[in-house]
Formats: sequence, structure tokens, C-alpha cells
Amino acid sequence: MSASSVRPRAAGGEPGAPVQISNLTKTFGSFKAVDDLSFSVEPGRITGFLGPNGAGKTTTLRMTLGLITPTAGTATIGGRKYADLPHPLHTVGAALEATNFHPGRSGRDHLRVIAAAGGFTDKRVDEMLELVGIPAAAKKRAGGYSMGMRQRLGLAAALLGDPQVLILDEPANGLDPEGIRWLRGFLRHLAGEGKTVLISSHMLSEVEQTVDDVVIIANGRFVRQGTIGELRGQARVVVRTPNGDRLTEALRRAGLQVEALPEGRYSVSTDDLIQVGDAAFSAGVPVHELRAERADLEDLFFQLTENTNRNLGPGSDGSTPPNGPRAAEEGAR
Ligand SMILES: Nc1ncnc2c1ncn2[C@@H]1O[C@H](COP(=O)(O)OP(=O)(O)OP(=O)(O)O)[C@@H](O)[C@H]1O
Repeated sequence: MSASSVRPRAAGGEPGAPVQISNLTKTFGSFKAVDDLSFSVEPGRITGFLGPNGAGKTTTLRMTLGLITPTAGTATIGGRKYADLPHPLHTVGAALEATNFHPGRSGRDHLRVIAAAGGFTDKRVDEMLELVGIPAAAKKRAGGYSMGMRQRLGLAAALLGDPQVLILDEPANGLDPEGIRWLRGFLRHLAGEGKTVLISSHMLSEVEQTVDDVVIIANGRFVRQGTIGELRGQARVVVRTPNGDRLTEALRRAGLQVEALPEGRYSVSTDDLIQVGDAAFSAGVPVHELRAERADLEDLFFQLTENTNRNLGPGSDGSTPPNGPRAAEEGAR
């Protein structure tokens, strides 16, 4: 099973469709679930939409898909609001919840119902089931499906219209390592076709190897956007020597910045271990440790979003919705 049976775009075909979120805000009663949020998601790339539980990811995605109305601001797909899309199923496919399948109906029948409503054939249904790797299992009742199978079925539904944009809420949830690897390759293929792929997650480590770009939110507000590389920041070399002054001088002569760390270690502004090792050798300085170091993304994520899990109840940061999460339950259609 491969992703190669997705209908390829005609060469020089439609331009990609970016997703643009501009000053998007959603309040439930007096609680601001999404607060003046702005960011963009580019075609041909996989973007991770990240934030702790309750950060406002699903609410943002639901506004983008026209399922709830923003209190303020706009969300557009290819320059248009969802409601104004001439062919919504061909423009955007989404899988927001992996659980809402009728338990007595087979996955295939579930998909056939959606397909019929969208004007797609049963043949297309079977192609999509093949594509997501559950052609046989989809004939069984959805009530017995594992989380991973539900995720794949949701993905098949989202892909029925061969959309330009794919929006997936926590798609790695419930997948085993093999499933996550499969999903990674699958999404990479879709992005390679020029599709815009937006996936949410509350764990950066879960999507770190999958995404090109990240958008981080906390408490409904924008925190950071960038490529995974930018987020990791400049790699550094850490070197330990008993002759720090001589090594520092030699490295600075080579145009590098050097910062002294505790216990005879020095942090050097390069990812080139050989350059640092050679500089030490030329300066006649013994080296007791030499290693490249990168920012730990999971640590960074926790630092950026610390104490902002609004689903933990009052006291986590004081911005918990009144009477607990989802108390107001308003605005949803
Ligand atoms: N219809 C609603 N009525 C009231 N509060 C709501 C409603 N929908 C969401 N909320 C609240 O808004 C906040 C953001 O919820 P949302 O589901 O968007 O977060 P999330 O980032 O997707 O979290 P998770 O990772 O847990 O799914 C939460 O505190 C949630 O309880």
C-alpha cells in the first residue's frame, strides 16, 4: 500500500491554497478560548499546530472549517472563508474527531454515506480505503475499530474530494509507532504534491519528525511560529579542556564565538566538530570532551507553554473557563 494512488495534480495545475488566520478570536461566555490569533500555513509543507490541552487548537480549526462562528477576526482557505468556497470538498478535507462513527455501520458504509452526499462514487470510496491501508478492515463494523483504524478512516473521509488543504486534529493520537511512521510518509507525499497540510498536536515530540513548520499557541494566544530548524536554533559545539584560555583564543581567531560554561566547558558557535577539534590540536590543547548540542524541542515547548493547560482546572494559570471546561457550550453548531 502506498500513497501513490492519490490523484496527481496536473503539471502546472492549480496553485496551492494557503490557510490564513487573522486576528481570530472566540469567546464562550466570558471565556476567551481563542484570543486575537494570527498565523499562516503554506502549501507544499506540513505545519504542526501545537499547544497544551485546552490551548484553543480545536476551536481554531473548527472556525477555519466554518463549524463555529468567530467572535472576531477571519480564517481563510485559499483566500476565501469556508462558507464562500465554491467547491469546499475539493478545497479542504478535515478529520477533527476520530470517534464519531456509527458503531453498527461498517467503515466502508460510513464513507459511502459521506461520499454520496459529496457526489463521489463507491469506487472512490474503495480507492481511499486502499490508500489509507484498511480496505478489508473497513468492511467490519466501526464499533470494533481501534483508535488507529478510526484515524485512518477519518483520513480516508477527508481525502475523498482530493482537497488542496488537509486539516487533521491530533492525527497521531492512538497510532502505534508503525502507524505514526506510516502517517509521516503519507503526509509527506501529500505535501510533496503541493497540498497544504495542517496537523494539530499537544506534543511537539509526537510531530517533531513529521512537520516542516510549527505554530505554537497557549491560552488561545500566539506564542511562536517558525520552521522546525529555526525553533531548534543554532547548533553549538561543547568542548571541555583544562586550557580554556588558549582554546578560546584559537577559536576566536578562527572567527567563532566562545562562551565559558561551568566545569571547564566552553560553548562554541558552530556545529562543526572537526573545526573545533582541529583548532584545539593546532593550539596544542588537550580535549576531554567534544560534542554537538541542539536545543531539546520538548523542553523548549514546555518553557514556551508552561503552566498553561487550561483543562487542568482552576489554579493552573487562572484562565480556566468558569465552571470548568466547556461549561458554556455555546456557539457550536
Ligand atoms: N463549546 C464550548 N463551550 C465552552 N468552552 C469551550 C467550548 N469549546 C471549547 N471550549 C473551551 O475552550 C478551551 C479551548 O478548547 P480546545 O478544544 O479548542 O483546546 P485544544 O487546544 O484543542 O485542546 P485539546 O488538546 O485538549 O483538544 C478549553 O478550555 C475548552 O474547554
